[in-house]
Amino acid sequence: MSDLISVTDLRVDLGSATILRGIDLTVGEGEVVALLGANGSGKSTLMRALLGLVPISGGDASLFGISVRNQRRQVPWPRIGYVPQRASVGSGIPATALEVVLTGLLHDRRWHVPRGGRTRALDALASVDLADRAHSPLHQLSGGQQQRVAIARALVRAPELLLLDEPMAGVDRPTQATFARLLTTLQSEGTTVGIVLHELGPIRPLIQRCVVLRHGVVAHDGGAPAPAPGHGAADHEHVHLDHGRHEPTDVREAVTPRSLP
Ligand SMILES: Nc1ncnc2c1ncn2[C@@H]1O[C@H](COP(=O)(O)OP(=O)(O)OP(=O)(O)O)[C@@H](O)[C@H]1O
Repeated sequence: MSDLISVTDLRVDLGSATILRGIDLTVGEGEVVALLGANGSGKSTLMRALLGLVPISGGDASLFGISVRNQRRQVPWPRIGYVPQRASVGSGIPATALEVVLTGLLHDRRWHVPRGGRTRALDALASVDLADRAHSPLHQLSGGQQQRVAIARALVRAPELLLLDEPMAGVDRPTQATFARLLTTLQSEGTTVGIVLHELGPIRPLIQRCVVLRHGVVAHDGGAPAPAPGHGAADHEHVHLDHGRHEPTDVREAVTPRSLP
């Protein structure tokens, strides 16, 4: 299994603050990895640094074996799907869900939708249970539905690496279940997935590996922490690292303790 992501002693400074430091991380082909941590621990910054979207101050990060530290233009976007945090696909723009998903097939070297693109876009919308809204204007979709359109836009290029920043934030349980099914499919197809999460929720069984950030350093890299005793019920599913068998006690605050509604 080759490494799709390789990070060595990574440091990111933003303004006068050091946001990430000493990050060592590898993610192999086909792995599904959750990136957990409290608000402000640096999860989004790490994802953005990997994609060349924030400057790297020290160490290195490579995608598909290519360093992105000094070569931001080397980020192989056609092989990557990325859904940023609170992705709004632009409720103000006069476009349908299908048209937005089609933009996922464009990149700096391709300005035209390829042959078969429309079918692929409809399939991507179907995979997030939005086939029936393909022709809906975005402004008629809810925030959660727009989030799913953003995921479909990332999926339409059949990425080898899919990076999702809090895809389940603010979405209801049926949507979470849809996302869990989607992840199962991606996993069986061998897609490498990195997901920023606050709670494992319904995708807990699919996550073999959790990387937990705390104050900009990796506090844990290993199995998913077990739910705290009495906290595994369907209406109360957040992780408590101090109850996880693999967890050192100093990471107990690393995951925001927040119940699902
Ligand atoms: N452009 C920026 N300039 C300065 N500081 C920044 C910038 N972007 C983020 N930060 C700071 O970096 C820290 C980490 O932010 P980041 O968004 O990576 O955290 P996070 O773990 O993703 O948090 P959340 O769970 O709230 O999304 C925060 O303290 C934030 O204020």
